[in-house]
Amino acid sequence: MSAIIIDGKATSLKLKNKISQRVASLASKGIIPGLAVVLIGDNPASHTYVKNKKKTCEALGMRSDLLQFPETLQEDQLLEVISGLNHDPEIHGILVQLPLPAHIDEFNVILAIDPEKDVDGFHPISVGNMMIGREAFLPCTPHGIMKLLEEYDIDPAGKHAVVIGRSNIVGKPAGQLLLQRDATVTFCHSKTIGLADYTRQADILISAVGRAKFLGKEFIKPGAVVIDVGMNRDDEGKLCGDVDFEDVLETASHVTPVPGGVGPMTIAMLMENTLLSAEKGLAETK
Ligand SMILES: Nc1nc2c(c(=O)[nH]1)N[C@@H](CN(C=O)c1ccc(C(=O)N[C@@H](CCC(=O)O)C(=O)O)cc1)CN2
Repeated sequence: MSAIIIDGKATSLKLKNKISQRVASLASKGIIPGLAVVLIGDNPASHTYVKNKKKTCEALGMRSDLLQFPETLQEDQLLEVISGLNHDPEIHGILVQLPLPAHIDEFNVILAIDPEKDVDGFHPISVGNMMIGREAFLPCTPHGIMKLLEEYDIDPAGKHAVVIGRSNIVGKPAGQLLLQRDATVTFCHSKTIGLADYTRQADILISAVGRAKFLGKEFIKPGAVVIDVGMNRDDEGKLCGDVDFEDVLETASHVTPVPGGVGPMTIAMLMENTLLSAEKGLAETK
C-alpha cells in the first residue's frame, strides 16, 4: 500500500479561506490586520519567502509592509526600525526574516519585538507561554505541522514522536507541541549515535535536518507518519526535502511532500497569527 500524501497546499488553502472571512469581518469594523516583514540582505530564498508572505497577505485582504535593508545595516539601526514598528498601531505583527547577517545578534533582535506583535512566536515570552501551555503565538512551522496532523485525523496521543533537529524555530517547539498533545517525544540531532535505532521506533517522525533525501525507508517504521520540514536542493538543483520521498512511500502510512507539504502551512499560520493579533487588539479596545 502506498502512503497517503499529506497535502499542505490544499490544507493551507482551506485555512486561508477561513482567515479571509475573518479578515473581512474585522475590516467591516474598520480594522485591517497589518504585518510588517523586515528583510536584510540578498539571500535569494529569503527574498522568495517574503515575497510570498506579502502576496498572501494581500490576497487575504491584509496589509503588508515590506521593509528592505542592505546587508550592511547595523544592529542598532535594526533595533530602531523594530521600535518604530512596535509603536505603530496599524501594525499587528512584526516578522524579521531569518537568517540574519552574521554581524547582527539574532537574540537581541527577537527580544526587541513587542511580544504582543511577535507573530513568529520566537520571543522568549512567547516561547515560555507555549512551554507551559498558556495562550501564545505559536511558531508557524511547528503549528502548521500540528494543523496537518489534525487535518488528517492523526492523534499524537500515546504515539512515539521522534523529532530530528533541535532548532528554536522548528525542532524544539515541534517536540513541545507534540508533548502537549500527549505524544512521547524523543529528540535526535547531529550528535545522536545510531539515528536509525530511534527513527525506526517513531510512529510520527519529524525531520528538520537540512540534508537532501537523507532519510530512506531504512529509517522508517512501517506505518509511520513522516513529516518532512527539510528544504534542500538535490544534485540537479531541484527543491527537495530530507526524506527520500519515493523510497518511503511503500513503508510510511502518511508522508508530506516537498514542496507542497509543511512549507505552505508556515505562511498560512503566519497569516492566522497576524489576524489573531489584530482581533486581540480589537477585543482590548472594547
Ligand atoms: N522569521 C522567520 N524566518 C524564517 C522562518 C520563519 O518561520 N520565520 N522560516 C523559514 C523560511 N520560511 C518562512 O519564512 C518559509 C520557508 C518555506 C516556505 C514554503 O512555502 N516552501 C514551499 C516551497 C517554496 C519554494 O518553491 O522555494 C513548499 O515547501 O512548498 C514558506 C516559508 C526560515 N526563515
